[in-house]
Amino acid sequence: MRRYVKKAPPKAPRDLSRVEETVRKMLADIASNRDEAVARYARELDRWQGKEFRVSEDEIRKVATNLPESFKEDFAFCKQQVTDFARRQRDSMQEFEVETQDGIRLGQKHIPVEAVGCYIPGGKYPLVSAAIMSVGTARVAGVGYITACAPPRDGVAIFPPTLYALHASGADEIYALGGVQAMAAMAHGCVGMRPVDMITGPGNAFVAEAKRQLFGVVGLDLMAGPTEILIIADDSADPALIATDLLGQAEHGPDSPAWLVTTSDALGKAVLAEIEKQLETLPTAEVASLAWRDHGEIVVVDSDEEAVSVSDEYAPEHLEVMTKRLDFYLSKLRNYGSLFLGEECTVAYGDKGVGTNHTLPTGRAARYTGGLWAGKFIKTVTYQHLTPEASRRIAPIMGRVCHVEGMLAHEITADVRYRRYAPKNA
Ligand SMILES: NC(=O)c1ccc[n+]([C@@H]2O[C@H](COP(=O)([O-])OP(=O)(O)OC[C@H]3O[C@@H](n4cnc5c(N)ncnc54)[C@H](O)[C@@H]3O)[C@@H](O)[C@H]2O)c1
Ligand SMILES: [Zn+2]
Repeated sequence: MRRYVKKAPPKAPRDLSRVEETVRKMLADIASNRDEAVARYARELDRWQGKEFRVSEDEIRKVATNLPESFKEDFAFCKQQVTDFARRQRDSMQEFEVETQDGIRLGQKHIPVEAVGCYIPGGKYPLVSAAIMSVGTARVAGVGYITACAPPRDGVAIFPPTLYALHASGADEIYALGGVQAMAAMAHGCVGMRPVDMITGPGNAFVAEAKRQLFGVVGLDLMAGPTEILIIADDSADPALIATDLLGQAEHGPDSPAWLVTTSDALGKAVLAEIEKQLETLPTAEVASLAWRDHGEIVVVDSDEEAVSVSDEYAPEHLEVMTKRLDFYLSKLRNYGSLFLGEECTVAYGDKGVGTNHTLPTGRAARYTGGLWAGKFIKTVTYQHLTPEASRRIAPIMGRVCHVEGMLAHEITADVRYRRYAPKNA
């Protein structure tokens, strides 16, 4: 039976419908008024004062010259790790052709999406790492053309390290544009962009909702909204380290949940006390304390099995396990975006560049999808090829199924093949 050392207050459904409504109006406005509406929202929401949204080659060169070498080296390390792992994942996708029966050849092929729009969040923190995660991965997947958008920080330009990261990750065009207006511009091809086939990247509640509503106009990677962390811990874990890791993610934004599921009541209480203590000195406590107050939870359970089932119900984006039984959890857990086994690793490693992708499912989307990877940019398609003998052999079966369904024109397409491929000497 689960017990709560701390439970999050119930969320107001009003807030969600307000986001939905705001985004719906903005998308309709942009679909009909295009560039004018995009520019208007950029001015209103991001204090845009620039002329061209598209960042010029000149600006990119200037930024690259001015950034310190140490940053470029750190960036190169992260990019190497993420793209190496992405390449291994891509190579794990197999094309094949199989002869399932005499003369029936069926095959699977992989074709990258042609044009992709990558969103790099930057409202609260300019996420440098998100450039590698989206653009770098799309490049590894073989995407033909990559448009990237990141919000202008000061109303004029993209945060220089993010701009550098976008260029170095392989973006073909970069625009200083944020939020809903960026998602819509990429989908519809506004302000000089080429309309993309798919939009990708994490973002706040407005960005995630814009993606959801644009689905159909374009394809999506996954629902990657406000960050979440869940930690499963037993009495062997260090309460101070757990508190640090929970707050480490709560700093993302006031809507970022942090949950602890533990088999130890004493540990649960110790973590609660630690969080309050650490919030007193945490530099970003202003945001993290709101997130913890409104979305933080500490759940005590009776067994490791119950910890697994509670965690699977929450289906967290990030899941850290700090228990004596790491292998048990690795084999039993089913719903999560990315798993961090043991206290030696932490979500920040995954966020910034240990190698696994940081764009991950939130809002319980981990029940049905994993995170961003090369495969999200690659279409698995199929083909078939039959000999005349095989075609004649299966034509009557296919024809009868058509007939049962009342699809008579379908049936004729099978019948004509049956006659067409009759043996010549018959
Ligand atoms: N799930 C993941 O994989 C993942 C990874 C990294 C970051 N994140 C999340 O990304 C988010 C980044 O959020 P952010 O806000 O810092 O940056 P953001 O770039 O996602 O959003 C900033 C934009 O929001 C728009 N906006 C702000 N207020 C608005 C309003 N009232 N109406 C309409 N539009 C509005 C503005 O246009 C602005 O450009 C965080 O919530 C973080 O948790 C998720
Ligand atoms: Zn994070």
